Amino acid sequence: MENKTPGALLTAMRAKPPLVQCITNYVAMNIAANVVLAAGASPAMVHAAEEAGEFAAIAGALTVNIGTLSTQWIDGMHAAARAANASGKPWVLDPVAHYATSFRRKAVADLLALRPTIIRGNASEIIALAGGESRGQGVDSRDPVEQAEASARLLAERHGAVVAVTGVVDFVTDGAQALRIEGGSPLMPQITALGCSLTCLTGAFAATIPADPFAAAVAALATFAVAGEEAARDAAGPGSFSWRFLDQLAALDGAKLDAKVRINAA
Ligand SMILES: Nc1ncnc2c1ncn2[C@@H]1O[C@H](COP(=O)(O)OP(=O)(O)O)[C@@H](O)[C@H]1O
Ligand SMILES: Cc1ncsc1CCOP(=O)(O)O
Ligand SMILES: [Mg+2]
Repeated sequence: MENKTPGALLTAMRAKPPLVQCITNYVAMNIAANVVLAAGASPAMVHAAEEAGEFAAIAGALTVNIGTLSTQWIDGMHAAARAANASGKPWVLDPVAHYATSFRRKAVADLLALRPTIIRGNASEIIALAGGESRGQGVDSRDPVEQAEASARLLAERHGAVVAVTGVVDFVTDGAQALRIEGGSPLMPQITALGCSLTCLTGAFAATIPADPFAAAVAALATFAVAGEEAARDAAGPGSFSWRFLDQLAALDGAKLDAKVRINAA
């Protein structure tokens, strides 16, 4: 693929909707599936250990989110990540509140050892993942993205992954190149599981352009930034923002995305 702008990738994704296996949490399942559908891809929430590996081999990409974890789910995550690796499919890790308990810390360390293609988290999660002083407690970020940029670069180099940090201004790096994406709305963190949904959408873009996970992550962040900004324009609060966001995602096209997105070198 020659043109890798977010708009070109959105158009390519809609032309050939990829199947995305999302292992996500109970909170996120519905909104994440709707977000992926509105953007033009095909989500499947498949997590049982008995089938997760088999499904990963047929999906275009996998996403793994530790939001509502249990031992059985971890077995499914490992089977899926191994199968994705074995079949050359990209996979995305969302380390939700991984610092909160020893169970989560161990789970995320084991998943990192399976070499995710992309890591997507909020600033508190990315700082802690790199071993820094994070103020995070639960699933919500309590740190600014600027403070997570060095951690993201370090993680990208350490794990050979693309790292996307979200917040007021998003930051993405593969260790060599880095960009900031502006947009979105302060209403976004007021709706639960929107970050989880972004992780699933990142998987959809990674399936569209598996050879360039950096471009895929940028496209997902850009899509959220523009749809979020547009949805906030007439939203009265988080409730109306939520459905307006889905409508904006569905209405977004490649040309509008490239015209509106604000991306800067970092
Ligand atoms: N204050 C904000 N202003 C604009 N966009 C935001 C803001 N906070 C979060 N976002 C956007 O919300 C989405 C989810 O990010 P975030 O809230 O950081 O993830 P999580 O839900 O995992 O904590 C991203 O697209 C991000 O850019
Ligand atoms: C509230 C909550 N509790 C466990 S997972 C989850 C959803 C977190 O979603 P996000 O990380 O997108 O805010
Ligand atoms: Mg999150």
